[in-house]
Amino acid sequence: MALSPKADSAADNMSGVQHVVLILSGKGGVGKSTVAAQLALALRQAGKKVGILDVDLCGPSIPRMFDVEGHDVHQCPGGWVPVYPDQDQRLALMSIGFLLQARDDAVVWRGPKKNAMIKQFIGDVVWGELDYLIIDTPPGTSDEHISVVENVRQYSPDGAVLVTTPQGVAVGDVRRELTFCRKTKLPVLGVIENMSGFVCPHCTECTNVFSKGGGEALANQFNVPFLGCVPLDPQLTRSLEEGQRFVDAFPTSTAAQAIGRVAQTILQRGEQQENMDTS
Ligand SMILES: Nc1ncnc2c1ncn2[C@@H]1O[C@H](COP(=O)(O)OP(=O)(O)OP(=O)(O)O)[C@@H](O)[C@H]1O
Ligand code: SF4
Repeated sequence: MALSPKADSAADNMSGVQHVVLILSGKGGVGKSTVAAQLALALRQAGKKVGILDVDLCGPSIPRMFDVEGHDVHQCPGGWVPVYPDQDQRLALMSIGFLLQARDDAVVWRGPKKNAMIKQFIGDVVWGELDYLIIDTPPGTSDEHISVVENVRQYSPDGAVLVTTPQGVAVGDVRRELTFCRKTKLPVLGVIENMSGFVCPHCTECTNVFSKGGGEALANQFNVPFLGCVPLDPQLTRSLEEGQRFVDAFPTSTAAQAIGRVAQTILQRGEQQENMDTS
């Protein structure tokens, strides 16, 4: 990690970013990075230029999901240049994973170093013009989250999407995330219940293996929008492992359609915010 990005460039580098959306989850492994990646693709399908900032310092998975592991991050006079997996440059990625020497290197840092890295990540990436910046955060409500929220506050983020699974523990963890959002005054865009039902690989029928509806009940209880259920789809797992873009490759699948609806809700909220800003 020998890069030494330019300091004091935050205002410049974020000035072309229209909307900032954070993806949070109270617990690891509930599909936060999956949602971040597929949501970014769905927004791109809607014609938007999208960036993903992966600040999950201890478990960055965005490079693998886009099949760009091992890509080098270059520096320009303004800071770090994101990785563009496509020629049209309508998708921009930045992750700690690009800065680690080896694929399985672990980040063993104490809080202050992590916080400094997050600050640099938010300020020193040369995003250019972006309609949406999706920030994939680590699980929980740690120092890193406070750091992310503090550093994006000046850009008036649209808010946070909270990802949970139907099981009670994960839902309980999201309750803590909601409290975190309240305390840090981060708007909540809504709650997604991921891995909600199982899509049969043979007939694509969706069956509710676990109890369903915890995410929706929680959203109602906290008076925040429920953004929908995304089923556990083995094809989605496979696509992620192979670096394939699920929502592009399987647009009619139940999971891709569910993600598409979340994207539409986020776009509507974004438009409302733009209208309020101009009125
Ligand atoms: N709806 C889904 N259908 C099928 N597989 C899924 C779904 N959501 C997530 N997965 C799989 O579950 C695993 C965990 O997902 P992911 O890495 O997105 O979780 P996370 O919450 O970001 O985890 P971490 O705590 O490491 O940040 C991955 O292997 C992913 O492919
Ligand atoms: S979901 Fe049921 S009907 Fe469909 S293939 Fe599986 S077992 Fe058969």
